[in-house]
Parts: sequence; C-alpha cells; structure tokens
Amino acid sequence: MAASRTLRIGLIPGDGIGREVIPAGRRILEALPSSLGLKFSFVDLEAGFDTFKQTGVALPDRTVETLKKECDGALFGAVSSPTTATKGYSSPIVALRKKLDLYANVRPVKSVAPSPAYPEPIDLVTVRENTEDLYVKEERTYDTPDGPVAEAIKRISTRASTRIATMAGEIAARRARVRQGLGDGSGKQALVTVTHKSNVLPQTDGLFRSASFAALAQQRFKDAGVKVEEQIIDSMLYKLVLQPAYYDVIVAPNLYGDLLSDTAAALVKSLGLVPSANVGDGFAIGEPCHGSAPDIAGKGISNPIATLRSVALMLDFLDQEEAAAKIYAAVDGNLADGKLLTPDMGGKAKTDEVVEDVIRRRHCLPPLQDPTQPFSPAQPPELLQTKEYFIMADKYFLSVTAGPNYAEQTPLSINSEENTRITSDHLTANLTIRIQNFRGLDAHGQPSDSKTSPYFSRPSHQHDLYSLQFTFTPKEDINGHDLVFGNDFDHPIRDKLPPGFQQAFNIAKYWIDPGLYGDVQADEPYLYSPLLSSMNIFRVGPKDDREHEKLEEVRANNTREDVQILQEGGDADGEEWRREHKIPQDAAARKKYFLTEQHLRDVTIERGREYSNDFFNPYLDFNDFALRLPGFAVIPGITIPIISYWDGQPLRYVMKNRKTDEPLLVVVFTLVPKEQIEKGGKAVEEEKKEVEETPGGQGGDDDVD
Ligand SMILES: NC(=O)c1ccc[n+]([C@@H]2O[C@H](COP(=O)([O-])OP(=O)(O)OC[C@H]3O[C@@H](n4cnc5c(N)ncnc54)[C@H](O)[C@@H]3O)[C@@H](O)[C@H]2O)c1
Ligand SMILES: O=C(O)CC[C@H](C(=O)O)[C@@H](O)C(=O)O
Repeated sequence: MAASRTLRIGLIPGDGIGREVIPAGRRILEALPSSLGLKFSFVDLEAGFDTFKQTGVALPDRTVETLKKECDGALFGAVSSPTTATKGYSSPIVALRKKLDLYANVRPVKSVAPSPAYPEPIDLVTVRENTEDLYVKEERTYDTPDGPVAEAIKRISTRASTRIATMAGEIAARRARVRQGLGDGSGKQALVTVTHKSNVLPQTDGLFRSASFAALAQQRFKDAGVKVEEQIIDSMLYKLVLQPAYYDVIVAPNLYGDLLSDTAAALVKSLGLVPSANVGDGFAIGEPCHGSAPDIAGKGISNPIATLRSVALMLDFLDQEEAAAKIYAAVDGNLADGKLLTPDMGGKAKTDEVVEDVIRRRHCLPPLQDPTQPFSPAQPPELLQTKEYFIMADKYFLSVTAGPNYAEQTPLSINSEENTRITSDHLTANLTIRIQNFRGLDAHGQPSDSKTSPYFSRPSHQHDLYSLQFTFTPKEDINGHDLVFGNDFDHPIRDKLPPGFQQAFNIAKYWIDPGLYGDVQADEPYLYSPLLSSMNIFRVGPKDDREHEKLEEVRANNTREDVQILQEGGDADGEEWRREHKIPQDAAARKKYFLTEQHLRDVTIERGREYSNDFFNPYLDFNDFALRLPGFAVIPGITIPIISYWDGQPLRYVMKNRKTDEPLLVVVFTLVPKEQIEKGGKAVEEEKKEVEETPGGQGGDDDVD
C-alpha cells in the first residue's frame, strides 16, 4: 500500500460542461477508499472564456503560480475558445501546457465491449507532442497587393520530438510488460506508429520523423520488443478508422495528435469517454479530451467518464497506480453493466447518476499486488509473501484428482510427464497437468517435490501458470457444438463471489474467451465454453488404427525428460480432417472461427479419432488461488484473491457433452488444510517407527546401510 500522503490538486473547471465534469472528478477523489492511505486537498482555480470576459485575462497568473508552487497535480475541464480572433484572448490550456512544460499529451482509447463495426477490442494510446508545432501560435497577417496574407510558424525541435517519442516508447514497453505478465488474449505486439507528413514537409515533419526514429532505436525499446512503424497522417486516420485494433501507441506532432485523438474517440462511441493527461516531469494535469460542448452545457447530461478516467490517468502519472486502478475498474463496471449511461452512450442517465454509480463501484477491486510490476512467475516470491492472501494460501495444500466423472477420481502427480490414463464408456483419455510453483500433494497424498515443470521455461509458456494437457478418443460421435469445457460447482456460490466478480466475468468474456457462457448465480453454477473455441492448442490425431499405432510408437520412443509441448495442427489423416472441416491452421484463428455457432455445429468430433488439447493460461494462479485479469486502461490489471472467498468446495474443470449433460472428463482441485496432512504425515511416520521397532519387522537402519 502507498504510504499515507496528501496530494494537493488544482481544480480548473473552465467553461461549459467543464463546470459539470470537474466536480465529478473531485467527488471520485474524495470517495476513494481510505485503505489507499491517500488524502486530497483542493484549490479552485480560474481560467477560460468566462474568466476572460470578467477579468480581461483568460489564464490568471494566480492559476499558473498556484499550480507551480502548491500543487501535485491538477484537473482541467474545458474552455470555450472563440473561433474568431479575440483581442487579448489566447487558449489557456494551450498556454498551460507550455508554461508548465507538460510536453506529452497521453490519450488512451479503449473499448469495453464489441460493436458491430468493431468486433475486435480497441486498445490504443495516442501520445501527442504538447508544446510546439503550429501550437507555438506565432501567426501574423500582412497586406499584399492581392489582399491580406496570414501565416503561421510550424516549429519542430529535435529535443521535443526526441522526448515525446521516448515517452511513446516507454508507454509501449510498459503496456507490453503488463500484457505479457497478465497474458491478455489479444496477441497484440508492442508497436509505436510514428505519424507525420514528411512527404510534403520534409524539414519540419521530416525532423519529427527522424528524431522519433532515433529515439525509438534505443536498445531498451528493442529489448522490450517494441516494433516501430510509420504512417503518413492522412492514411493514418484512414487506417485508424478501418482497423483500429491493430494499433498500440501512436506518436504525433501536436496538431496531428489533436486530430487523431478525437477520431479515435469516435471509434468507441463518444468523446465523453476519452481521457487525457498532460504530462511533464513530476506534474500531470488530467483533462478530458472533449471541449466545453456548448450544445449540451447546462443540461446536466454530459458524460463524466472522460473526466473520471482523466483523474485516474493523472494519478497514474503521479505514481498512484493503485488508486488509479480502482477508478478504471469502477468506470469499466459502470460501462459493462450498461444500465446507467448518459445520452451520448445511448442512455438516459444524468451526469450525477453516472458519478454515483461509479462511486458505488469503487470498492469492487481488492488491492493490487503491485500494478507497476505485473505478476510473472519469475517475480521474486518475497513480493507475494507480504500479501495477506498469500499467508492464507500458505495454510493449504493443493490436491488434484481426475477421472471420467465427478465420483470416480484418482489422485494425480503434478508436473510429471507421465500420462494418467482414464477410460469410461464415453472415451479413453490421457492427462498431464502442470502447475507453476506447485505447493501441493503428490499422487500418494504427500507434499510434492515437483514444484515446476520444464514446460514453464519454454518461451511459449514462460508466463503461464498452469496447463491441462489431455488427449481423448471418443467412443461415440459428439457434435462440435455439444462438446464444452469449463468449470462447475455442485452448490450455490452466489454468496461467496468476490465483489466485482460480474465485472471480471464480463471483462474475461470480452478479452479472454468470448465463447464463455454460464450462470454463477444458479443453484448449481457453471461457466463453460465450446471446447473448440477455448482450447489454446488443438491437435487432431489419426482415426486409422495403424496410424494410431505408429504415432504411439513415436511417442513411446521420446525420452522421458522430453517435455511434450503440444502444437496446433494434425497428425496423419487428422490433418486432412482439419482441412475438410475448413478449420484454420493457426490456433488464434481457429479459436475465433469457432465463435460462430454454425461452424461448431458443422463439425463432428468423431468416434475413434484422437484429439489432443492443451489448456493453459496466466490467469489462475493455483499457487495462491488468485485470479489475475488483464488491465483496463494504459496500465494495470487486477488480482482477485479467490482464496479469501473460498468456502472449501473443490474447483472442477469439466469436459462434458452439453446435449446429454454428461461429464466426459473431470479434474478436481481441492485445498486441503496443511494440518490435516501434517497430522496424517505424522501418523504415517509413527506407524513406520512402530514397524521398525517391532522385532522381526521389515526395514531398519541396518538394512539401509
Ligand atoms: N481542452 C479544451 O479546453 C477544449 C478541447 C476541445 C474543444 N474546446 C473548445 O470547446 C468548444 C466546443 O468545441 P466543439 O463543440 O468543437 O467540441 P466538443 O468536444 O466540445 O464537442 C463535440 C461534440 O461532442 C459532444 N461531447 C463532448 N463532450 C461530451 C461529454 N462529456 N458528454 C457528452 N457529449 C459530449 C458535444 O456535445 C458535441 O456534440 C470550442 O470553443 C473549443 O475551443 C476546448
Ligand atoms: O479550444 C481550445 O482552447 C483548445 C482545444 C484543445 C487543443 O489542444 O486544440 C483541444 O482540442 C484538445 O484536444 O485538448
């Protein structure tokens, strides 16, 4: 938790709806949970066209001086800059950016739900240079025989271009780290797109381009896997509208950045959702991207979310990520729920109702473990050990069993490459389970020594926390739509769900597994997805018996040390089966293909054919029973310590036939209190001792030597 601290925040509402949304920003700060150890004090400051009309000055010196001398950060609403030259008036926000050297304008744009035009998640950040370009505002008008001519200076410096591109590189690297650590399913690569018009302006935009490329060529960005591309601004806007999901971080000179962020806002439906932070060294001003919206000002219907997210963004840049995460999550909860939306989002709610709803949701996330350092198995365990839930987890051993149904269960050896064979009237199956940092029981019910598997050191799995790998051969045909995989429970869990679960579920559905369906409120709750769309790896084996035997032989000849990393594809006539069913060769494409119900229905999982699957992810940490989900805005993810809500019932992974509702394969994870095992262990030890001490008993020290 952050040390107890008071942050002084300057509040500059400005004009129009700025006066409606900045009070919302103040409210969310005041409502943040006290457990964060953060306090806020506020100072009201003037700027804007109304101020100009009243005082003749648009940006009073007091505002600038107070921000510089007293404040840790600030919130700026919007101003109604006139569209005709007005003597003595100059845009206060443009001036503030320069006076406080807030050189970067960072604007994340992220969708929370698919739309018909954009079914794929949009998650990008525009990073706009904030101090120069045409915004130096050095304009002049002079007379010529043909009438007045006006001109403006477009100034681009190496220094400003270098630092903005460096900021873009840093944001891309940080986002990639978070994506990797939390493993979101988007497969998105860290990418900075440098945008300019150097085909026409080779000196000014040419300098922006070359300085940006030089800054982004730094080794640390290469090490972080940040790819760099360029796009001329006109086609940039075109591509942004056509394929926004492709983009990650876009860096631009001042004016192009202004155009880019409003365009990007349209992709997610409203300017009223998009935040920004004007960032300098050690200071940040949160500012919604939108203007003073004279068309709706005074009606109490402006969307406060851009401002609430700007508050979070400001906190992010003031190193208060945990507080920021609470706000992002509460806002996402409101949007995912969709019941209280302002008219720009198609709802009827008033500004205040949305604010109240977001505030109600502010507790919905438990503390983050450390959002700047997303969890990865490589992380030193000390970091986790400080957490309360880890201490709780430490009281249990994990026991894993498997079988053809809920009743017939056999204990398994985790992280062993030896398959466990399961047979029933429905299928034969082989199962291998791997768990990173395993602290559980072996097949004999004793604490296991197999803490990890070489599987987790392979580059393709180094961020995964577990893998359920299984091969099955059905004894009857099953329709692709009927074969599902997921979790279920035999009694209600609705009272045990952590706060924010529904929201986490919605996010998981959108970002991780769109095929997910379930009812966690039911008497016998369940969460399932079609197997074909949810398995990370799906490999189709042969049907022909001889081919099968050949394959078995190859497998048998593999040395035991070899970790079996399953690859997407097919073996023998399995490849043909895949082609016949038009199943894409690539795993991500196959998962997507089977989100369409008809594609599932068109496939028959054939009797006698072998199907191999690997289900793995970095979300569920069996080590401490925590669910980790990817982040919301620029930065953080969430961790839900399931163990705090655990009521002792087992977690079951089930492959089943949804038509007959019969389980085909069931894996059960149970937490066993340590004392139970220790007692059991002692009993076993004592028994052994007794045997040893009995004259004529087997064993004994002599025999060992
Ligand atoms: N940071 C700033 O201070 C800033 C930014 C942009 C524009 N402006 C100024 O704002 C004034 C109005 O400009 P404009 O109309 O071109 O742009 P605008 O961003 O104010 O409004 C554009 C459209 O988006 C809608 N909209 C904007 N914010 C919304 C919100 N929170 N909720 C619901 N709908 C919202 C408006 O109703 C309008 O239809 C101009 O004087 C301009 O100079 C100031
Ligand atoms: O109207 C103003 O005074 C400033 C508008 C402002 C800008 O940077 O041009 C706005 O469009 C923005 O994106 O912050």
